[in-house]
Amino acid sequence: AQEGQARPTPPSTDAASDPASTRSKGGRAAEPLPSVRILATGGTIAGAQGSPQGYGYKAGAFKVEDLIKGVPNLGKLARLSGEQVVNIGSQDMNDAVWLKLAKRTNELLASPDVDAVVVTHGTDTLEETAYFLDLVVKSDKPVVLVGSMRPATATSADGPGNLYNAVAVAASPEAKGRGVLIVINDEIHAARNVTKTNTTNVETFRSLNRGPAGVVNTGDIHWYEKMDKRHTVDSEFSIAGESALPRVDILYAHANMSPDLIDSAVKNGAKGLVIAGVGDGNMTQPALDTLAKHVKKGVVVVRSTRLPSGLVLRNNEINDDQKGFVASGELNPAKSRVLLQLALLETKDPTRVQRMFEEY
Ligand SMILES: NC(=O)C[C@H](N)C(=O)O
Repeated sequence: AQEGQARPTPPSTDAASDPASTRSKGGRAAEPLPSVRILATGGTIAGAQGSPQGYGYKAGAFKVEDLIKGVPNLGKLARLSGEQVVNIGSQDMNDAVWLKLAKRTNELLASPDVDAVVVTHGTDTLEETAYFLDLVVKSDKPVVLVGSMRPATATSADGPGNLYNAVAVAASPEAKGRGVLIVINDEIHAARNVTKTNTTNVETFRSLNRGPAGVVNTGDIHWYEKMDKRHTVDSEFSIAGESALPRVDILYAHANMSPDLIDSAVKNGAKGLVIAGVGDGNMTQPALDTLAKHVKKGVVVVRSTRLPSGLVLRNNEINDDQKGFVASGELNPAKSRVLLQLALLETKDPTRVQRMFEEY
């Protein structure tokens, strides 16, 4: 391996025999660097521009080895190895890839040879994949997701700096037990809290209700408050024996919303519905009546909001107890959908699902 370059290293490699893979602290004997496995899934962080001037690009053009080699000094933070799980734009993310990624993450973290996992991912659905892993990973070892807004070939590509910071966070002992994290644009966010807020700007990921979990500047980390919600080792959800997830659709409320799409979703197999409601999770009377009809037949309905921040409060504008609806609290529609998919593996009882939306 060249100085300053990471190289794919099997986790079992004897780190002590390799000076580049140890660090010494305050004159004490050098201790081996943590072993971090990078799971690559594609996205703009692995994307190439069609032309140097072009704004458009092809996502998922580079492989995990290219990403690791593209970041100077990455190998000084951790003993790195990589594997390609898929190579897709995250707009194409789906349940099958989630299950594959979660099972692989659990398998790796169960091994004493792996100290942390970094997942490279497109930004469009980064928050959903992160929250899914937050609920089903059975380890308190760090899991960090990272993406970029500009392709690898762009002027001022943001991917290499983001990956450097992501590996630094994953290698940090203090990242343990904080749940799944997203590192991007010099900030660390809890998977549950973060959302993409801008279509193209590098400053797009925000934890609007609670603020970030910390900041990281060229690997220098400052942590903020820990999150008080259930995740990872404290989560009741497991995908160990699952080969598919229940279908949950999101419907966007608006003036003059008709109930037709609700009926259509249920007819096409949705077991749960999330409404991106207006304001505090509201919608037209015909939509409310149609949802209440489906609740009586066992469909679970979660009221979230199309607004970027704020909580959807139970029994505030709408009597959820009477209609059998679940209020999403802080969870936006995309995250409500993830939690509802996992909840439906266990129950169709809205009271139990409401309890989950309060605890996670
Ligand atoms: N910036 C990005 O990564 C966007 C891309 N469409 C993706 O999610 O894969």
